[in-house]
Amino acid sequence: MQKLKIAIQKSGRLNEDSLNLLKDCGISIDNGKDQLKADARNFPLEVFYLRNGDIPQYLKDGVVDCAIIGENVLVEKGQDISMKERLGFSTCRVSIAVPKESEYSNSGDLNGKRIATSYPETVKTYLKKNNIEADIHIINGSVEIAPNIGLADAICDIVSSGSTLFKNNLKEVEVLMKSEAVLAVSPSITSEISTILDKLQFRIASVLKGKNSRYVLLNAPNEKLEEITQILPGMKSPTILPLAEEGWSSIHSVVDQDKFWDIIDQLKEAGAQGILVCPIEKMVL
Ligand SMILES: Nc1ncnc2c1ncn2[C@@H]1O[C@H](COP(=O)(O)OP(=O)(O)OP(=O)(O)O)[C@@H](O)[C@H]1O
Ligand SMILES: O=P(O)(O)OC[C@H]1O[C@H](OP(=O)(O)OP(=O)(O)O)[C@H](O)[C@@H]1O
Ligand SMILES: [Mg+2]
Repeated sequence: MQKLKIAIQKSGRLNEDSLNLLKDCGISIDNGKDQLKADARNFPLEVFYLRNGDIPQYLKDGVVDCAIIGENVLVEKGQDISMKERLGFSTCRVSIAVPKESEYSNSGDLNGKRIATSYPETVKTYLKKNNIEADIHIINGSVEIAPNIGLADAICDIVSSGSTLFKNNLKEVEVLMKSEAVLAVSPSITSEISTILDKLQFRIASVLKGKNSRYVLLNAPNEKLEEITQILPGMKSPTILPLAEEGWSSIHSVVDQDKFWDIIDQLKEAGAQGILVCPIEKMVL
């Protein structure tokens, strides 16, 4: 039987969340860590443990059919590779930073400067788009040190909390892109393997939708049902069940995590009582 080959990062920031996502999709993988390749026990899947930065080339060459990879690496090295799904973890941005004390008013100030980065293509595209002439110095790690040792005037690297920039006396001045982990697909995937990928993607979407939603249960007097139903959209429409106490009902519904607190405030105002909120493991749409 054919198997879908998926690449995930061998070690680093994406590794654990990628493995957890596969696990949440009900896929158990034999062994792991020290192997470069492992089979899933209950899904036609072969997992390849690779370096994040190498994955775009493996996708291009068709060595793997899909991958969980940082979007920033895909933009840097894999323009012809398509993205199937945003996965919501490893969120960060790719930014230009300059020494805190340097005067910087706009991107034109980068003209004639030396920019150290591990993402030369991303920087090149940005400079071209903004008509800026600058020198790019490629460094593979500890990029933030470059201005302090006189190697560059600016850097372009990943920023998340901003603490690495802070520790190196740098300030973020331009955000080139926002990034998160994504599911990427090889341009040479076959239609047979695509069918397996669709199944995996369906599971991933169910897991992510569940993570981003909450199941809400509440009690309300019957005369408030209409008002409360308007506040709670639900998947189709809310479930309403009579309570043992005459004139009262229990309402069940699903709400987006983002809108959750606003909705709770509105529900309370409308007379809802005994509001319970539960996590959702998976949401199959
Ligand atoms: N500080 C951070 N906060 C959040 N996400 C990050 C952070 N640093 C990197 N990332 C994201 O995680 C991905 C992997 O980063 P990590 O530092 O583990 O590996 P890498 O240096 O890109 O790769 P390799 O596996 O090739 O050694 C990055 O491409 C980026 O998308
Ligand atoms: O804004 P912050 O929260 O400080 O995160 C940003 C830092 O995180 C990443 O490095 P990482 O820790 O992955 O080390 P690496 O350079 O060895 O990959 C990135 O290259 C930055 O240096
Ligand atoms: Mg890193």
